[in-house]
Amino acid sequence: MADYQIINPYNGELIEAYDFHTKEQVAEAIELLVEGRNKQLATPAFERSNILLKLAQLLLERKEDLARAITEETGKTIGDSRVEIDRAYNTALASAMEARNINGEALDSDAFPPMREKIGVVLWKPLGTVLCITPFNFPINIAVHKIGPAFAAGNTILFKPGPQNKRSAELLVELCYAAGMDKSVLQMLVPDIEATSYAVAHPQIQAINFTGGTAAANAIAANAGYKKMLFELGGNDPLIVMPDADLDAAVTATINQRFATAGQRCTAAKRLFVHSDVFDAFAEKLVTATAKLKVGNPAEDDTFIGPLIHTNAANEVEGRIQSAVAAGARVLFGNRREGNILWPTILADVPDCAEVVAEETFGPVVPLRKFDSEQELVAVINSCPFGLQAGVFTQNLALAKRLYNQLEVGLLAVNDGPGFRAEHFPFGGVKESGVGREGVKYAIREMSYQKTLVI
Ligand SMILES: NC(=O)c1ccc[n+]([C@@H]2O[C@H](COP(=O)([O-])OP(=O)(O)OC[C@H]3O[C@@H](n4cnc5c(N)ncnc54)[C@H](O)[C@@H]3O)[C@@H](O)[C@H]2O)c1
Ligand SMILES: O=CCS(=O)(=O)O
Repeated sequence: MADYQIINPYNGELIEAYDFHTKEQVAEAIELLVEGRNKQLATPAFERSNILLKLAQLLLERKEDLARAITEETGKTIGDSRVEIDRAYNTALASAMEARNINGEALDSDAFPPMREKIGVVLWKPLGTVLCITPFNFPINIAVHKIGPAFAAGNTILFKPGPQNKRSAELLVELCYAAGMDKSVLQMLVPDIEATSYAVAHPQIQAINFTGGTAAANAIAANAGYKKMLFELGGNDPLIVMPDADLDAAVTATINQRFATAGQRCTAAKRLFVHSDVFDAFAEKLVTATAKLKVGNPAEDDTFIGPLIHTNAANEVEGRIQSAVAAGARVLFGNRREGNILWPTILADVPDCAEVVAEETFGPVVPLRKFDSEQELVAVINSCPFGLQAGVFTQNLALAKRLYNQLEVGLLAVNDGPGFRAEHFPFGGVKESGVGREGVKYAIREMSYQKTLVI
C-alpha cells in the first residue's frame, strides 16, 4: 500500500498513489541546494528576471493543463482554476519585474556626531536556502508567490507542496526548469510530516516560508529553532454592509468571495455583518442570487461550486451548520449535501459562540449577523483571534477610515470584500493570521537580509 493516494474529491477516482520522499532524500536535496547558492550568486538579477519572465509565459502556455490538474486534485471548479493560473502569471511577472529593482540605500555617517565622513551602502542579499511549504487550496499561485520572490532575491528553494497537490506541483516545477531554473536552485519533494520536520529544523535551511493552518504553523515554529519564518495563516474575515451600501455590489462580492472555491480561501468572506436597517433587503437579494448558482461537477465550465477537498472537510463544515441550527440558527438557503459537495448555505441568527462563526470555516456557508452600532461591530470583529483582511460596503469614507484604524486586520477593502487581493500588494495578517508579508516586493525582502558596506 502506497503512503498516499490522491483522490479526486468529486468522483472519488484514484489519480495517483505514491510513497513519500524519505528523510535521506530531503538531506540529499538540501545538500544540492547548498551547492546551488553559488549558481545563484553567479546569476545576475537581469538573468533571474528573464527566467521569471519565461516562467510567466510558460504558465500561460500551459494554463489549461495546470487548471485541469488543480481541478482534478482539489475539486476546485475549472473556472476558478483558470483564474488561479491567470493570477500566477501576474505573480511570476511581478517577480520578474521586482528582480530588477531590489535596490538598497546609501547613508551619510555624518547625520550624527562625531564627523566620520563615511558613506554606508546598504544592499539586500539572499538568506540562502528557503523551505517553501504550501497548502491545498491555491497550489499554483501560492507556490509561485513563494518560488518567484525567493528566486528573484537569489535564494535556492526547497518546495514542499501539499500531498494532494503532487501532480500540479510537478507540472509547475517542470515549467520552472524549462524557464531556466537549475535543479541545484529548485528542488521539490513531498515527504511525510516527520521528514518535513527534519527539513524545518535543518541548519542549512535559513528561512521557512509557510502558508497553511495554525496547527501546522505552531508545530513548525516549535521545531524550527533560530531562523527567519514567514507565516501566512488562517482568516475569519468579515464583510460589512452599512446602511448606505450598494446592496447589489455587496451581494456580488459575497457570492464571489464566499461561495467561489467552495469557500476554501483564507480570505473568504466568512462572516457577514449587515446593519439592521438593510438586513432583510440584503438577505433577500443574497438568497435570490445564490439560488441561481450551479452546483456540481467542477470540470464543467458553468459550475460555480464543486466539492470540498475531502470527506472529512465536508463532514466538518456540515457538522458546524447542523450545530448552529441546533443552537437556533435559521437556514435562509442551502443546508444540502451530496457526497463532498455542500450547497451554498446562508444562515441567520447564529450565536456568536457557534463554531461556524467562532472558528475558521473552510466551506460555502455564510452566517449573516445583524449589528446596530459601529462600536458593537468593531468589538465583535476584533474579538476573533484571526486578523487577516476585511471588507466594508459604504459611501462614507470617514467611516471607512475609522474602521481602517480600529479593525485588527492586515487590509481593509472599501466597497469590496475581504477577498480582495492584487498579487503585488502587501499581503498578510495580524494575530493568529500570521507573521510577515507576502506580495512580491515584500516577500523578496522577507527572504533577504540587509548587508552594509562602509566606505
Ligand atoms: N494566509 C494565506 O495566504 C493562506 C492561503 C491559503 C490557505 N491558508 C490556510 O491554510 C489552511 C488550509 O490549507 P491546508 O489544509 O493545506 O493547511 P495545512 O496547515 O493542513 O497544510 C499546509 C501545508 O503544511 C504542511 N504541514 C502540515 N503539518 C505540518 C507540520 N507539522 N510541519 C510541516 N509542514 C506541515 C502540509 O503538508 C501542507 O503542505 C487554512 O487554515 C487556510 O486559512 C492561508
Ligand atoms: O487562500 C487564500 C489565498 S488568496 O486567494 O487570498 O491569495
